Amino acid sequence: MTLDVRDVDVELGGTQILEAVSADVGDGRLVGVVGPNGAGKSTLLRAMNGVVEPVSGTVLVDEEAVHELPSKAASRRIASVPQDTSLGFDFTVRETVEMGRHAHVPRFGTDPDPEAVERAMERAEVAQFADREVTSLSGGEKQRVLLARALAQQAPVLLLDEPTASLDVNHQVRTLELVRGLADDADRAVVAAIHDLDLAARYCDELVLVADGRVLDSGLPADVLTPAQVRKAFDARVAVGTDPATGDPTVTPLPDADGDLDERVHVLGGGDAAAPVLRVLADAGATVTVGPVSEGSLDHETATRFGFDAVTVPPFSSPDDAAVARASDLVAAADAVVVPSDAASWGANDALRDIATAAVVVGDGDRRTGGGARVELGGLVDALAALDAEPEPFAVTDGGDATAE
Ligand SMILES: Nc1ncnc2c1ncn2[C@@H]1O[C@H](COP(=O)(O)OP(=O)(O)OP(=O)(O)O)[C@@H](O)[C@H]1O
Repeated sequence: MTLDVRDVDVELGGTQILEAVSADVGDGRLVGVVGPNGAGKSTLLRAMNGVVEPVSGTVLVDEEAVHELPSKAASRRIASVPQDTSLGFDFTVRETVEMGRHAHVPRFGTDPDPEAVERAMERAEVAQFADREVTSLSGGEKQRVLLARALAQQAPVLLLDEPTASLDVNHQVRTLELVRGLADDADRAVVAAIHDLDLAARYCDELVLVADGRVLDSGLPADVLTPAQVRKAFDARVAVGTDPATGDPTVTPLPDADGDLDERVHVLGGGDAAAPVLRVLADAGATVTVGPVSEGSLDHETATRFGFDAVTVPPFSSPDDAAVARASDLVAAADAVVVPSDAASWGANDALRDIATAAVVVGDGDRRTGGGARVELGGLVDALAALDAEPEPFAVTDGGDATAE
């Protein structure tokens, strides 16, 4: 079964909460909704399950409009696990999970699948609490009871609002493994609002990044979770790396940049020499480009983590004409060029050698001299700030010569 959100606007209390939101969730897909507090994630889930009616646009479950379905028909198609785990009444866990069977049990009949409740409690690991009153459970235990209730509903579309919010790290992973398995095994369409970006990236097929009631981006986690987009959505500085064990993106929050270096700086890299320079420039708040660097090198990984534009070349190869031309473009757009004295690309060809000669050099490798300042890493930011008054534009001629004009 598929879930199709088409151009949905939602207003609550006279305020527009969602604007032109669209999302597709296919069979067997787990889609994560991520975004800052108040972005509209819960509201989107409530529009998906029909609790909130859009003022325009529509939500379709296998081509049927959710808002036009009678409530039992909607419950047979969509199960929800709400964010709020407060369960006010003194029902037992089993009674609470049985509520999930409501849509399947005829008014005066018996449950066609009498084992469904027990199975759901087992899967959500709450069977041991079956006869306890729900109000006596911890927040995380209650959250798993609500998951069991949704599982008992056996709906092909499952919506989860922060399913791991109250869970310890073990149950976070177990719950998301379970949710992942539900999407894989039973060809469900699953949507989960998830605050933890690392977990969202690890378990979801796709992410929908929501900010201020709009979809900022959607697609593969690695495409959506770039430092620039996370910054735009959350107003937070982050580094985005790659988990060496899983290959998934990892998002590390960084403190705000200490400085306000209002410079665009190109760093000539290679041989892992640029990484410390990039870290210093990131902290200083500079706009940075880098390259040529080898794909997958520490220089490249560091640039990616900070969201810096990088010119790359395959490992163990010299920069080709295209890489040199692209690096030259970035140099031409920069206010200053920095080159670590050990950078491998220095001297790789005439154009890069000439660029490096006109650059600020970091470190004291004695083989090389730069036309700008020669500084230690700790003095780099001051040296660049000193250039700020009258930055020297760099020009690279067709012949590959770079000159400071
Ligand atoms: N009934 C309502 N009337 C007016 N505004 C509302 C109503 N319900 C929610 N909002 C507002 O809509 C915005 C989106 O709320 P929503 O709960 O969807 O955000 P969220 O992304 O799920 O946030 P969080 O991460 O904090 O759970 C918030 O600014 C919220 O205050």
